[in-house]
Amino acid sequence: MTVLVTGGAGYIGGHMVLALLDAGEQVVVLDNLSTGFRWAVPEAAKLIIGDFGDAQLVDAILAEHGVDAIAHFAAKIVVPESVADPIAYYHNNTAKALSLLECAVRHKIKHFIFSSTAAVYGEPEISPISEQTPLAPINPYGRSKLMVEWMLQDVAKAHDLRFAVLRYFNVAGADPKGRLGQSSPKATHLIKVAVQAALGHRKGVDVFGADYPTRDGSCIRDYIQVTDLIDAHLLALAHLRKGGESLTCNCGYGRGLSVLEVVDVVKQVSGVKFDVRISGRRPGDPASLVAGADRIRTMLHWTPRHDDVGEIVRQALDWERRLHNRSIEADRQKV
Ligand SMILES: NC(=O)c1ccc[n+]([C@@H]2O[C@H](COP(=O)([O-])OP(=O)(O)OC[C@H]3O[C@@H](n4cnc5c(N)ncnc54)[C@H](O)[C@@H]3O)[C@@H](O)[C@H]2O)c1
Ligand SMILES: O=c1ccn([C@@H]2O[C@H](COP(=O)(O)OP(=O)(O)O[C@H]3O[C@H](CO)[C@@H](O)[C@H](O)[C@H]3O)[C@@H](O)[C@H]2O)c(=O)[nH]1
Repeated sequence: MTVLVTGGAGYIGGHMVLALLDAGEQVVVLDNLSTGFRWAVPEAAKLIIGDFGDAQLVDAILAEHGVDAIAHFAAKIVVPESVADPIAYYHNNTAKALSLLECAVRHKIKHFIFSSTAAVYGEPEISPISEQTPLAPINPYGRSKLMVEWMLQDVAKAHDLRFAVLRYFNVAGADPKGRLGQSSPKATHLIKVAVQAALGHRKGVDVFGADYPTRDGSCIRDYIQVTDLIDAHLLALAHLRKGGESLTCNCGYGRGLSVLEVVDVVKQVSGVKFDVRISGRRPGDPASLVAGADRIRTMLHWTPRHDDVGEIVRQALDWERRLHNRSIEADRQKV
């Protein structure tokens, strides 16, 4: 049995590929390398460079590789970009997902794991956020993902396909073995940005708003370590393969950290006192997003192993140093 991983050359999908290979699974990666990297995919996985919206290509992959499960990570993921160019987001994240689902049904794929997001909840007033919290995304990115959740629910009712929708909160950290981490040079995620500041790769950190109704005025998020998140995917896959029902679960630890708290941890762990500037709010940022994480623990018996922000930051720092050395090495080879 083979798992097709779309977006397997990216940050989170790449960790899924590592975990599947570690577990002895056959893996095919489909990625157009728009934000992913060829080097991120180990040779033991088959990398096909192409678009998951290319039905002919997907049909050929499903026919050829004996795929029993699709883990669909590929997407555009930058919220402000989705506001500026909604059509690109609905096209890539929603329309192409419909095409992927059509291929899945045509080839009788039984198991589908989908990377959803806390952005489907919008700006909920309740904390922690359970899966029953009303779905009210406030930007095209969140809506483009929610529509895929709805399509999956309908398709699963009509066809022999079961799904796991995993709604990620803020994903951070890196592979504890140092094989992979967040590599996109344009990443805007807080921990990545703060770690780059600590290493002197950027000038300090702007805190987007210190006037929120939170304990220190900065926004609160639930940061989940990437390997713990991937453990949840492996458990979801095993659950579906055993004949388990379709499920939708939040993926977070159920504890929130403020932006200022995260920045302090990065300073402590790195030993560097980089500049921190309080700037204006970033449009579309909810004050607080903390996962109600009971369902995933009960239904999948998920037990996180890396729920420690100091460890998450150490991993991110370690990976950022490796990335930097890698780019110096690449430049040296060009000379
Ligand atoms: N990073 C987070 O904190 C976070 C939070 C919630 C949800 N998610 C979801 O997790 C998934 C993975 O995110 P990530 O952080 O690894 O992002 P990423 O940009 O590192 O990975 C996305 C991958 O998909 C590929 N891709 C994009 N469009 C494609 C297409 N049309 N055809 C083929 N490949 C395509 C990219 O090249 C890239 O390798 C996304 O679906 C994202 O919405 C991420
Ligand atoms: O330079 C920075 C970067 C971020 N932040 C703040 O840090 C928090 C976290 O921001 P970021 O790391 O950019 O993540 P989010 O905007 O919370 O979004 C992430 O987490 C969401 C789920 O919670 C997912 O839906 C998104 O895909 C994913 O990018 C927010 O309050 C930001 O305003 C700063 O203050 N300065």
